[in-house]
Amino acid sequence: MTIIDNNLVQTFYKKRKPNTHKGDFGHAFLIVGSPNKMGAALIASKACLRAGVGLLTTNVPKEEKTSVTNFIPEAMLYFRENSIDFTPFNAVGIGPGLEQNEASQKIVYTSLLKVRKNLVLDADALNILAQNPDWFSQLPKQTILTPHPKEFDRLFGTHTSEEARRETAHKKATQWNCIIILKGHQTFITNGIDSYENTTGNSGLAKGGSGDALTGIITAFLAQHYPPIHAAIISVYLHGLAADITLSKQSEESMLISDVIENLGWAFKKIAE
Ligand SMILES: NC(=O)C1=CN([C@@H]2O[C@H](COP(=O)(O)OP(=O)(O)OC[C@H]3O[C@@H](n4cnc5c(N)ncnc54)[C@H](O)[C@@H]3O)[C@@H](O)[C@H]2O)[C@@H](O)CC1
Ligand SMILES: Nc1ncnc2c1ncn2[C@@H]1O[C@H](COP(=O)(O)OP(=O)(O)O)[C@@H](O)[C@H]1O
Ligand SMILES: [Mg+2]
Repeated sequence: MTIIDNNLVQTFYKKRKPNTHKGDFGHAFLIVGSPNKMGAALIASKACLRAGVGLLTTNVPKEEKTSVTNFIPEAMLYFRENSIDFTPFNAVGIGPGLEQNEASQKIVYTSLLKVRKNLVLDADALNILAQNPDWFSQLPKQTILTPHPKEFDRLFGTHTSEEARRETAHKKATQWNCIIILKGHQTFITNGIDSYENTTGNSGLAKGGSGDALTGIITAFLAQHYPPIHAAIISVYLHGLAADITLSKQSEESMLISDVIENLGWAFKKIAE
């Protein structure tokens, strides 16, 4: 098992060159939010933009458009409908704040078939996959799954220890050629060949919305052409590092994921040192 620290991340982090344009940093697409969970859509979108993506399009229910335009003017909108044209997008993240209704099930299945690379599944996208285990064989290669332990057990059966989950994660990542990020205090990442354990983050992240931000960050790094395993590692590391930096002004109790997202810039500066 490899420990994720600054040294590891510096081996592949690509600092921005001066003569670049937004096209160099990819176009991310986030399928997120539902009427009662637009916060998740906003958090994921903000984090995606703060993680360096060139362009972001956010897919939300049409009636919820004002929340995105009012809070995140940098994001473009694509209203939720049955058929989605994925061709403009370099990476797709699905799940935060979605629902598990029939329309969401269709969107998840269509995405598995149409998005051939750089896909992240989180939250209700994982819960939908858990209800349709035959879809595992349709996952695009190196799809990133980001379950917390409860979502993990819905996907792969009940486990009684974190160690047992890690073992299953390793096996399932090999079987389905995917990357599993098992979230928690020391997040574990595996692609079925190599495994990693994160060293950043604190219990201030134990509050709703933290995982939604991580999904936005991973989608941003995939869009920026990082190989999926590197996108997984740097995202988990930066997300935790930004939370650790947030402790200089907030406590574990008072910390909001919005504060953490605002500190992503300081976390980037630390890995660029
Ligand atoms: N502002 C918003 O709109 C928010 C929307 N959210 C969305 O709400 C939906 C439901 O997500 P939830 O994850 O809350 O629901 P779940 O019912 O899937 O999971 C919540 C439960 O999982 C368990 N759990 C989580 N992390 C654990 C850990 N490290 N160790 C042990 N047990 C752990 C806990 O029992 C926790 O109560 C998702 O779509 C999510 O994106 C949430 O992120 C909260 C904020
Ligand atoms: N005690 C902790 N220490 C470090 N990281 C934590 C801790 N608690 C939660 N996290 C991180 O916060 C995130 C929580 O994700 P998740 O449960 O999906 O949140 P949500 O669905 O509410 O957005 C994960 O990245 C997890 O690793
Ligand atoms: Mg979550």
